[in-house]
Amino acid sequence: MNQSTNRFLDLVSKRNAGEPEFLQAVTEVAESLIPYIASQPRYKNSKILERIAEPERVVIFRVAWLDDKGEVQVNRGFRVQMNSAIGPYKGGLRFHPTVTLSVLKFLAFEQVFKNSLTGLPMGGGKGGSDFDPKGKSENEIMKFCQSFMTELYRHVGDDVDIPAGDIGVGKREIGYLFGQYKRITGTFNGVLTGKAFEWGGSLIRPEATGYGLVYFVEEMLKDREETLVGKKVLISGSGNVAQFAAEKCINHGAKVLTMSDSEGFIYDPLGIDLEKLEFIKELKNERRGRIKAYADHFGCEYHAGEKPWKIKCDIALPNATQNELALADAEMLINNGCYCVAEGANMPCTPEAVAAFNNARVLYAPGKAANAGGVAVSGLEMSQNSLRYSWGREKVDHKLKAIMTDIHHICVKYGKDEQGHINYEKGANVGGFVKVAEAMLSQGVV
Ligand SMILES: NC(=O)C1=CN([C@@H]2O[C@H](COP(=O)(O)OP(=O)(O)OC[C@H]3O[C@@H](n4cnc5c(N)ncnc54)[C@H](OP(=O)(O)O)[C@@H]3O)[C@@H](O)[C@H]2O)C=CC1
Ligand SMILES: O=C(O)CCC(=O)C(=O)O
Repeated sequence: MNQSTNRFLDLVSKRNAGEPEFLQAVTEVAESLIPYIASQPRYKNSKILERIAEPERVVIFRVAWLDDKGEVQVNRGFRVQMNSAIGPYKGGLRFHPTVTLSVLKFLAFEQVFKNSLTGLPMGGGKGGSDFDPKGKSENEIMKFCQSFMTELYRHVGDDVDIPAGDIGVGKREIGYLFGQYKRITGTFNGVLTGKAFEWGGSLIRPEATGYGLVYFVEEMLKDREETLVGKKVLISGSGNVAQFAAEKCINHGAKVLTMSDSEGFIYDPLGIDLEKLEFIKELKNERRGRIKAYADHFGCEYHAGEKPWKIKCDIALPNATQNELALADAEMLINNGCYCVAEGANMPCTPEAVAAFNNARVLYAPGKAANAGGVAVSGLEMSQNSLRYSWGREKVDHKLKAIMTDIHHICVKYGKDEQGHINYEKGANVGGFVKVAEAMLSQGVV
């Protein structure tokens, strides 16, 4: 690490003490960006990176609600409005007991670069709550969402800040949040994305993150003149991103061997086919059950309390949560011949794991590039809402594919080294930064 990077990180560490996830995300970006910024005095003198690493605004609020027993419950709500240089704040809401300010600041920071990479006019934000949806009744979920929006509504708007889903927030929660926003403001607009199609959602938004991830992987493989056909793929997670990444992999001829949840993973050596995937979708989206039920039903291995990275594969797609793939996991993957890792989740690989992949010349794509398809189609949902119109499936899918291909080109443009190796991490960081930096320069010191 050079001196400027050290100085910058010292400053950020002091200002954000006790926020390990945020510091991890900023460090990862600073390491590849600061050498680039050194060659661009305009960015350096205007302290663009220093400003990007400081949220424009953070809102923290109480969410009190009544559970089914009539008891008062209290949670904490957040919205981090990180950067609005290229458009209104945009990014998901996460409902999970591990949510802290640090987690949401890391996610909002990543979102700034990711949204820029999509080429669409969206700034970066993220929000959520430490509310745990697991084990809650339908009524409790609705009550919580209504109380959450009763505070959040004053900070968001279709030209101001447009939240969407993330862990623990899907179509159901977006529905309750939207209903409450409409009730309070008396307006029907595109304040949230990830809405159901019938009332303003975009086709392909549910599929977009997983499909986009696979389109990105296909671009990575093209450089080796390969396709997904016959490739063995490990997937972690079994939520929104994991389900549709699995679906696209299967449809494009790959063999998906694993899926997981926070309690363990299933290993199906025959491959999860579309019919078995339907079982998982129903299990997770309707019955809200555990992944173990798959192993019980189809008679395959279940590894309680473990992650899938010890299984031999060609491609690994971590699609669950941050820091779910550590150095020892990366070493197992590399030793077992895995040569492509693309992040469907945000920051799932620890810095040590990423360094191991880069040293071993594994094709490694960071989430801010590889999982940008979700927010990209959210951007397209915003366009359709503005037009008061809905595009067909094929049109949205076509645009998603084009955006993922463009992001791949950007990563190659800024990330290819003299030996021809593509450092996607550097490519995504520099490529995402330039557009935001130029906008900030144009808009003066704010
Ligand atoms: N939804 C989207 O459009 C986008 C999502 N992402 C990222 O993708 C990842 C997954 O999100 P999404 O699929 O939407 O979320 P879901 O809530 O639909 O699914 C999350 C999955 O991850 C598992 N999981 C959550 N926390 C942990 C943990 N601590 N350890 C192990 N497994 C865990 C869950 O298991 P369990 O059910 O047991 O909790 C579940 O299988 C997140 O990192 C998110 O930020 C990125 C871009 C867009
Ligand atoms: O669709 C969106 O606005 C949010 C997607 C998201 O939260 C993410 O990209 O991590």
